[in-house]
Formats: sequence, C-alpha cells, structure tokens
Amino acid sequence: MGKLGVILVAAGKGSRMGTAESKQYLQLGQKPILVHTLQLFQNIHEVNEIILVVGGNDVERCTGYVQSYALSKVTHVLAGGAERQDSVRRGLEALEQDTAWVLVHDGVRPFVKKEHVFDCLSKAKEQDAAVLAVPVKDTIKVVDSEKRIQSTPDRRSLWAIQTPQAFRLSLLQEAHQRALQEGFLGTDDAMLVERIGTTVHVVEGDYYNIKITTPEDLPWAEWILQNVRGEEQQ
Ligand SMILES: Nc1ccn([C@@H]2O[C@H](COP(=O)(O)OP(=O)(O)OP(=O)(O)O)[C@@H](O)[C@H]2O)c(=O)n1
Ligand SMILES: C[C@](O)(CO)[C@H](O)COP(=O)(O)O
Repeated sequence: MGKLGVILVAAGKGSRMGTAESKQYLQLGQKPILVHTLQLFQNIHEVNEIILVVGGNDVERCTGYVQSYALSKVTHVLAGGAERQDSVRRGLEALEQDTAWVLVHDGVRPFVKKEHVFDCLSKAKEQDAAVLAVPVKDTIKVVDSEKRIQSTPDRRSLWAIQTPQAFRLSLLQEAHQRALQEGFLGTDDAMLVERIGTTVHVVEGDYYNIKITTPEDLPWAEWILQNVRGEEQQ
C-alpha cells in the first residue's frame, strides 16, 4: 500500500495580502490560518506524515506551533525556496522512504473538505495524479499586454485548480527533477506532471476551498469558518 505524506507549503511572502505579517500567520478565528490547515491534515487518519515548509525566519515559530498544538504528524519543519516549486521540492526530499503517495497543499487553503481530500487521493491511486478543482463561474478571456481581448475559451472546458494535488510519489519526484534540470517553472505541481506526459485528472471540490490571497479574502474566510467549516472540523 505505501504511506501517505503531505507537503504543506507555507513559505511565501504573501505580498498580495499587503500585510507586514505573512498571510499564513494572520489570525482566523482563534488561531493562525496555517494552524487551521495543519490541524485539518493532522486529523485525517490516513495521513502518516506532514512536511511543513515555511520561510527561513519562521522555522522556529512553526516548530513552536507543532509543540503547542500537538501536531504529532509533522515530522519536519523546513525552510522553503524562492518559488513555490522550490518549496515543494524541498518537501519531497524530506519524505520518509516508504512513502508511496503524496498530497501537496497550500498552507493558506484552510477550508478544504476532508471528503474532497479523500476523493482526490482515491483518484490519484487509480490514475497516478489528480487535483481538486471547481468549474469557473465567470467568462474567462485571453487578454494581451494592451488589455485587448484576444480570445474567449469555451467556459465549459475551464476549471479553477485548487489543492491538494495528489500524486504517486515517484511520479512527482520525476516531474520535479525534470523541471529542475530543464529550468521549467510552473505555478502548480500538476503542470510539472503534465509536461512529462502523464494525464492529470480533475476531481470536483467546492468553492469554499479558497486560497487566502488578497485582503478581500479575509472577511470571506471568517464567514466560512463561522458558517460552513467550523473550528471543530479542523
Ligand atoms: N516560495 C514560495 C511561495 C509560495 N509558497 C506557498 O504556496 C502557497 C500558495 O502560494 P501564494 O498564495 O501565491 O502565496 P504567496 O506566494 O505567499 O503570495 P504572494 O504571491 O501574494 O506573495 C502558499 O501557502 C505559500 O505560502 C511557498 O511555500 N513557497
Ligand atoms: C497551486 C495553486 O494553488 C493552484 O491554483 C496555485 O497555482 C498557487 O499559485 P500561487 O501564485 O503560488 O498562489
């Protein structure tokens, strides 16, 4: 069967949030956003190990979270890299030898539904690679640097991709190695797997699995916590 590892990436600067404190440490309800996300995966029985990847200056703080919130599945708190892809790669290097499956998740997505995590993992176990996503609701257009509309893709084929992204570990390791060797930088892990020829499958999640990114997301996150997900589900 092989073990399941989670790489939780939280080494970003949160520049689009515009706060002095990196967004993953902003309070959401009674605790930092990152702690909500950590507790969610801590409380998934099937998760054997969590690798937490944070900013170099935050390793000590986050090691403190591991102790104070009894996050027993966190085996490593590592410094991330300049890009999200670098942070994921560093996480991959730390996973236990007998890990067969990996979930890569954004530390600033505290509201993923456990049921959807299981759905994504199940699909990956069938197909080697799967990502959570939702159909886009707006019309999306391709726009040039002069803000002139170039094309309008058929909305029926467009999905907004989320995390977790689930993979057979050996596949993701190969994809990251190839991307590093070839100097390819992607915005998600699925891109790296797609480019080496593996079909990645989409699993439908929900619109509450937001990536907390800009100030407008904060009141929305508080509402979701109070009205949808609740602290007890973390
Ligand atoms: N070098 C990086 C960049 C991002 N991330 C993480 O990847 C997730 C998604 O990235 P994003 O939302 O873009 O976070 P930031 O890069 O911090 O945001 P911004 O682009 O606004 O600076 C976040 O949990 C972020 O902490 C990371 O671990 N290492
Ligand atoms: C991985 C991701 O969350 C999928 O939508 C997204 O690509 C992360 O992008 P970011 O710019 O690093 O937030």
